[in-house]
Amino acid sequence: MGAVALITTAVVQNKPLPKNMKYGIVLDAGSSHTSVYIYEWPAEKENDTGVVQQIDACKVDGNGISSYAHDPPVAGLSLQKCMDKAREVIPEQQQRETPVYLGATAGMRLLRLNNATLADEVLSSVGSTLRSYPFEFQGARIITGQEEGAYGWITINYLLGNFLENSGWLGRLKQSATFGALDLGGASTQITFVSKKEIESQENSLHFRLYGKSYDVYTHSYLCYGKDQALRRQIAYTIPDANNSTILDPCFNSGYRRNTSTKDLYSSPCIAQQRISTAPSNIEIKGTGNYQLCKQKVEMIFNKTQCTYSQCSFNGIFQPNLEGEFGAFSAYYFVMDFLKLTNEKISLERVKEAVKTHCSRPWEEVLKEFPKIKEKYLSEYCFSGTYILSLLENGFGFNSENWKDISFLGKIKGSDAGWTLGYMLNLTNMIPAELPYSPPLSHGSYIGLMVFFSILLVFIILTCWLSLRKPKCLQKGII
Ligand SMILES: Nc1nc2c(ncn2[C@@H]2O[C@H](COP(=O)(O)OP(=O)(O)OP(=O)(O)O)[C@@H](O)[C@H]2O)c(=O)[nH]1
Ligand SMILES: [Ca+2]
Repeated sequence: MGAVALITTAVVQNKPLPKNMKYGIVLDAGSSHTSVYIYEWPAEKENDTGVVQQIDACKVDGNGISSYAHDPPVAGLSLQKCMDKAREVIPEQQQRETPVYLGATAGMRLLRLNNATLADEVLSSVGSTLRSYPFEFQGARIITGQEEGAYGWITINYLLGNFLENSGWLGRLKQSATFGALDLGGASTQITFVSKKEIESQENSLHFRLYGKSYDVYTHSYLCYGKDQALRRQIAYTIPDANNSTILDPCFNSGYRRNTSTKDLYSSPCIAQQRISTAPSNIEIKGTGNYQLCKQKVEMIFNKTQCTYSQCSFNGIFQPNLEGEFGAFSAYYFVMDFLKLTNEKISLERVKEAVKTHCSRPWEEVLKEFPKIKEKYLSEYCFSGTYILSLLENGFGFNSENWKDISFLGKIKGSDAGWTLGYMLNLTNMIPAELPYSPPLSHGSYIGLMVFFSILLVFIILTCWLSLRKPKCLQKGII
């Protein structure tokens, strides 16, 4: 009876409590659009790595918040639909303690360069909308390029479980096996990876201590090298003079036509040095679909001539040798996924062939095959594929050898790859510098052992009792 009581007590006492979940919301206010991400994690395990998961993502209708510079109040209103959805997803009793963060990236950095007052007005508009919800508003700000790179790196390594693998005594002895992060946005691009070599420029150097292990990380964010801004620059190189308003562009499929106003094209600070005063007010772009010519045009935006460090990527930016594996996300993934080039067994040469083939397809044929894809996306895959190849090869120094080290990632274990998760983990102090204490046995093993020893105890007591009834047993030394 005693043993049964012991077992019952152990099981009842140690029965896992109903999960007490916590929630967090991060708005990624990118240059091209805003997304609202909702994360969830068990309250009692918040310092364990890998427990935070994305449970919902909502794409805000329309363009990024910087596009509302002409009418800042609308920037805030644009978020309402997704924030209403967040209110449905997060249980009511948890809402008051759910933090909401908004981080704006390169689109707002460019707007701030053009007009800091308008950038502030847009931020206060989105801030006042977020404050009107029953969550715990924690601020709306423009994050730095360095933060964007760092948090993207933290996100993918957290989701891949690399920090956990590197923690513990064995992991600490090993060379750190983290993935570098490659993020291609609309207005900026980030490269971040652990480097054993000295990082010669202070602004590119980060040091982290996570779960008991130190990491020296290289990062750089290239403003104006996101794919939308790179496309504008590529177009601006061939703006004709006022007598002619047509551009023959090899980066669009043949038969494709697009009209653009030069005022809009030139509105970006990224084009500042390419403006010509004699430009017509409207231009018509006509695709000619030629990968080689497109590549030549695209490469004009990488300045490889000056470098004051021992080595540079481009534009005089220090970059140590590439090390380890890389996860490439955002537009790297959207584009490579469309072109069916995300399989890591596909060589760089085959990737180039595939982009070349796609560029040479007539627009009409492409449109017929993919009638459901947004025309903006569909029309730009030739340019985007070519740009991605140039950026990775000519810009960052990937080659046929280390191409296999790049994995194109959309989601990792159900959560989107991007900077938002890392940002939230950092701001909620969920990534401890040292290893959190964890009991030596898991809950299941603990219960198992308790049951085992209880049965053993019952067995010994029974044997003893039986042997006491047979004195010979005692003489044989059973007890
Ligand atoms: N093909 C395709 N392109 C997309 C999709 N979503 C976004 N893009 C484009 O991919 C590029 C990068 O998108 P994002 O990563 O969302 O960029 P962003 O966060 O708005 O921009 P940054 O502020 O520079 O980070 C932009 O040119 C988008 O227009 C998609 O689902 N499919
Ligand atoms: Ca982005």
